[in-house]
Amino acid sequence: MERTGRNVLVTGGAGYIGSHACKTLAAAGYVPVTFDSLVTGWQEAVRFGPFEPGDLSDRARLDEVFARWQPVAVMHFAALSQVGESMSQPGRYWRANVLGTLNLIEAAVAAGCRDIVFSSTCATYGDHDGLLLDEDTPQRPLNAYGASKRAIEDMLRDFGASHGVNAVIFRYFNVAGADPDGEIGEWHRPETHLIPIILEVATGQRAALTIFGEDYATPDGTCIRDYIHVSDLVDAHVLGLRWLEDGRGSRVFCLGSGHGFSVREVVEEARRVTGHAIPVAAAPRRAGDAARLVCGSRRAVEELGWQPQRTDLASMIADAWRSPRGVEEFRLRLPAG
Ligand SMILES: NC(=O)c1ccc[n+]([C@@H]2O[C@H](COP(=O)([O-])OP(=O)(O)OC[C@H]3O[C@@H](n4cnc5c(N)ncnc54)[C@H](O)[C@@H]3O)[C@@H](O)[C@H]2O)c1
Ligand SMILES: O=c1ccn([C@@H]2O[C@H](COP(=O)(O)OP(=O)(O)O[C@H]3O[C@H](CO)[C@@H](O)[C@H](O)[C@H]3O)[C@@H](O)[C@H]2O)c(=O)[nH]1
Repeated sequence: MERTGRNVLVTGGAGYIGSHACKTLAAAGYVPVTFDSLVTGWQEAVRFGPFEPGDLSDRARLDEVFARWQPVAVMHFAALSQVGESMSQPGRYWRANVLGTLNLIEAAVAAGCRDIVFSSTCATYGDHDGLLLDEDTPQRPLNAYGASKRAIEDMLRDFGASHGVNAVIFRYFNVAGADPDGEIGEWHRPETHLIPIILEVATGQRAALTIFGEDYATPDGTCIRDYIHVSDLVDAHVLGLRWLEDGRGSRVFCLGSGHGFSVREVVEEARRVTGHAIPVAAAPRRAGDAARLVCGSRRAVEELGWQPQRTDLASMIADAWRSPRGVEEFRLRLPAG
């Protein structure tokens, strides 16, 4: 067994949110052991603990990694997570997310590791006529990605009843920004997320932002989302981990800022922050998009003692703007040797 502190198995630790979580876990005294297939992540982003390459579909590999590190808990970020893609390739989403997580839970249980922090999403809710969303809002996903995450939530509840699995389920709203120290950032190839794409337009890597739908029932016709800073989000994860270590049991928490911004408002804010024009072009709706997803819950603040620090959209965009915005730029910024 390799154990230098309290080992936490971080699936998806080479991805955007997972790499930020590894940095915060290491700072909090844990050893974040990244398990990642690199399907959408980057080995360069694994900087804060050991790397165990592997895919969630490979049960034998999972067993090996649990035996080697004997983690006290799992933080489960690994997933396919694009709303639009999930509508054209639902099989990939059900297989990778649902079957992959089933393997992970069974491997964890077999290894005697019963505490799991899980990345769920507000994409499990679907449209609710403009209502603010909280932990009790019915989940009626509009896309295969959200449906796969809802299924995993159900799976965790079933394994809780049968095998004593304790799950802190975080339903994130739209995660944005980057490590304020500028060490790591958000890089996807191809990029599909709104703010990184807007920043690619600002730097001239793309000609214009394509706005998917301007005929939604929102004030300016574009979709509204609630943006949460990735650093605040991962802080909540450490609190969630402690909640489980304290034996407080399974619980669902929404993580959002409580403020909704339309696509057009995000573009306006990015124009202010970057000083660039950011041209836009209209396009039809993207399949699977809800009109409005905004958090109305304070449970994480009240029960976990979560205190988000970077809640304004401008600081999220500014941190993303300053961060390495691509693996090539990140490689250039790495210290020599
Ligand atoms: N970004 C957001 O706004 C947001 C919002 C809500 C929920 N989430 C959830 O947070 C988690 C992390 O999202 P992200 O934005 O960092 O995505 P990401 O694509 O940057 O990271 C996902 C990581 O998981 C790895 N991975 C994927 N499938 C795997 C598999 N089968 N086996 C091993 N590794 C695998 C990828 O290589 C990648 O490193 C996901 O579960 C996502 O659904 C994200
Ligand atoms: O080029 C683009 C990209 C996005 N959008 C719109 O911008 C909004 C935000 O899109 P995106 O950044 O792709 O985020 P979501 O589709 O909302 O999904 C993110 O946020 C979800 C929670 O809401 C998570 O579960 C997902 O994993 C994560 O990808 C949506 O209305 C999109 O239609 C555009 O108009 N043009």
